[in-house]
Amino acid sequence: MTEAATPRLEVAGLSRRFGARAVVADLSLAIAAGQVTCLLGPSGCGKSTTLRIIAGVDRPDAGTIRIDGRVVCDDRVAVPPERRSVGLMFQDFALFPHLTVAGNVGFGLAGMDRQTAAARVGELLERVNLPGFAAKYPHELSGGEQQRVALARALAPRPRVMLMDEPFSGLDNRLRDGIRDSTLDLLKETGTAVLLVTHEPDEAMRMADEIALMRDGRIVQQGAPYNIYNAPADRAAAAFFSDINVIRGISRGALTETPFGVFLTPGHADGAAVEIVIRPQHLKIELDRNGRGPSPDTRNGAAARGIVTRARFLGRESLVEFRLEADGTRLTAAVPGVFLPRAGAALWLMIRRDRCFVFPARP
Ligand SMILES: Nc1ncnc2c1ncn2[C@@H]1O[C@H](COP(=O)(O)OP(=O)(O)OP(=O)(O)O)[C@@H](O)[C@H]1O
Repeated sequence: MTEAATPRLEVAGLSRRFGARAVVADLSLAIAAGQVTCLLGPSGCGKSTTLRIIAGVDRPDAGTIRIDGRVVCDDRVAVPPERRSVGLMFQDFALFPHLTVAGNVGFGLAGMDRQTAAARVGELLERVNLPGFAAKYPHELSGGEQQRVALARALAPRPRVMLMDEPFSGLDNRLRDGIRDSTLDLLKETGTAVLLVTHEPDEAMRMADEIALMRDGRIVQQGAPYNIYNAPADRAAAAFFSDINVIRGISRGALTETPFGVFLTPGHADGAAVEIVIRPQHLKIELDRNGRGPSPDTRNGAAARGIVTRARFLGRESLVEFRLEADGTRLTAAVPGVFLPRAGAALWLMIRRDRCFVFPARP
C-alpha cells in the first residue's frame, strides 16, 4: 500500500464482550486524513465502547487497530493511550478548573520547550477565536467558549486521529450549529482523521463525510450521508433518519399489488410479504376533482384516495395524516408551509416510485 493510501485510522475485526453480551461485534472501518466519519446509532449499540477501545482506555477481545499503518492494538500489542497520537473530546469535556485557558491548552505539550509550547497555545487560541482568553479560568467562560478551549486542548499535540463522543450535546441549540461548523473547518484544515460518535442523525448528516450506521455492536451500513439516506440497507436504517410510511403487500411473480398500483419487487420470492417504505416528504397530495384522481403515470404509479384523519402545522412544514380508503393503511405526508385540510376531507395520494424502498417484511 502506498503512503497516500494508508488510512489514518484503520480498525479491523474489533470485538468486545461484557459477560455474555457482544457489545462490539467484528467491527471494521477506515478513515483517511481530513475525513470525518460519524458512528451513528441508538443508545446502547456500542458506540462509546468502540471509541474507548480505539482510544486505548479499554481493550478488545479481538481485532487490530492501526494508526498511520502502525499497529497500536492487537492480541499482542497495546500502546498506551497517550502514545497513540489520538485526541479525545467527550460530552463532558471537563477542563482542568485550577488551570488557566493557556494551561489547559498547553497541557499535552509537556515535552515541548516553553517558547514553542507558548507559541502553539497562542496559535490555537487564535484559531478557535479566543485570543485574549489565555489568562482566564474555565469558570469565567461560557459553555461554547469552554468547548472551544477543549477543542484547542485536544488539537495542541497535533493528533493524527481525533475521537469525539457526543461533543456538542452539552451546548444549547442556538450555539450548537455554529460551533459544529467551525469545529469541522478546523479539523479539516489540520488533516486529522475524525471518528465522531452521535445518536443524532441530523448531526451525522451535517458533519460526516461518511456515516457508519451501528446497531447491536455491528456496522449495518456505511457510506456518504446522501447514499445512506437515499438507499437505506433495511427498514430500520430508513426509519433512523425520518418517520417512515410502510405499505404492505405480497410479492407474486416479482410484482406487488398495492392501492398505489403494481410495484416491481424483483428478488422477493413468490408469496413473500414485502414492505414498501416511503418518507412523509415523498408522499404527494393531489386534490379530489369530483371524485376522480389524477391519471396514473410511470413516475408516480396510480393515485389512491385517502381520508384526512389529522393535520398539524409544525413551523416549517405541515404533517397531514391519512387513512387509505382502499385498505385502511395509515400514512403521513409532510408538506412544506401551511396546509391544514380538515379531518374527513378526501384527497388523492401518489408516491414517487424512485423514492420508495422495498424490503422483506419484518417477521
Ligand atoms: N464496563 C462495562 N461493563 C458491562 N457492560 C458495559 C460496560 N460498558 C458498556 N457496557 C454496556 O455495553 C452496551 C453498550 O454501551 P456503549 O456505551 O458502548 O453504548 P453507546 O452506543 O455509546 O450508547 P450511548 O449513546 O447511550 O452512550 C450498554 O448496554 C452498556 O450497558
